[in-house]
Amino acid sequence: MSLRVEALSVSMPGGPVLSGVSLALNRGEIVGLTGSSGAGKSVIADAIAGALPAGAVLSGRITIDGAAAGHGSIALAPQLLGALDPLARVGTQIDRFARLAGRRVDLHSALADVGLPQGAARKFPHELSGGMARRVLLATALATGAEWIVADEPTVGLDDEAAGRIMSLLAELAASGRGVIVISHDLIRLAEIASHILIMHDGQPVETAPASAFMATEQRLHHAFSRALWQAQPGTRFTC
Ligand SMILES: Nc1ncnc2c1ncn2[C@@H]1O[C@H](COP(=O)(O)OP(=O)(O)OP(=O)(O)O)[C@@H](O)[C@H]1O
Repeated sequence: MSLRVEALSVSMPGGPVLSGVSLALNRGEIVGLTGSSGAGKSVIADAIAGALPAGAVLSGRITIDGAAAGHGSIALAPQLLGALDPLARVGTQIDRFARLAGRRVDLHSALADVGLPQGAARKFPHELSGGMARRVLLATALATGAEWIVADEPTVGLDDEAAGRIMSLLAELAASGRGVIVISHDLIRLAEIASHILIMHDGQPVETAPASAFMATEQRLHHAFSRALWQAQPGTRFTC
């Protein structure tokens, strides 16, 4: 019923970058991941999706329904748009991810599911807007058929409306039964769609709080760093 990360630590050749991270996520649920820059959020995403670079050493457990998470069960929509193949058309790239997962994809649905026009299939990455490219990255992750999706900073660089559309799409993915981890500095939008939010700082988990704690007027965030992060968001009126 759930994806669990227990006592996850990661070391790169230069030394440890992450320690003691745990989180739990049910199907149909979104867990948000936020924190300072360089805190280790993308490393967590890569570790969960089995996409750590060569030389990285992982300890801890990542399980789905109690068994070690298998290859391909968790799909990553990576942070960097450079993850797209610059020489392949969008349709080819989505199809490629599906085939690697042993599936065939209905390109028409794959594009429609992420709100892309059908004409996007024939475009190369350099012909896409930032918002379209983010949607293509999500489409490649979804084309794998994975029930668990990790979206690493899917709204970075997007205008307010486009960012809102991406967050709505992630909420729809969860509503359709997938488990979704969303990494974002946009704590306000994250709190709107996530059930819980894990806050990271300097390679360490600071606090896991229910999203409702961010919206509350009382002091329900335990850690001063979490409160400072929330108060740094534009327009928040949290008092502590
Ligand atoms: N391939 C790598 N080799 C060595 N160190 C790495 C590698 N990838 C990440 N790191 C280090 O791990 C730490 C965490 O990086 P990470 O990209 O996870 O941060 P982040 O929280 O996602 O930051 P941001 O919000 O800026 O994207 C950083 O100190 C970074 O330098």
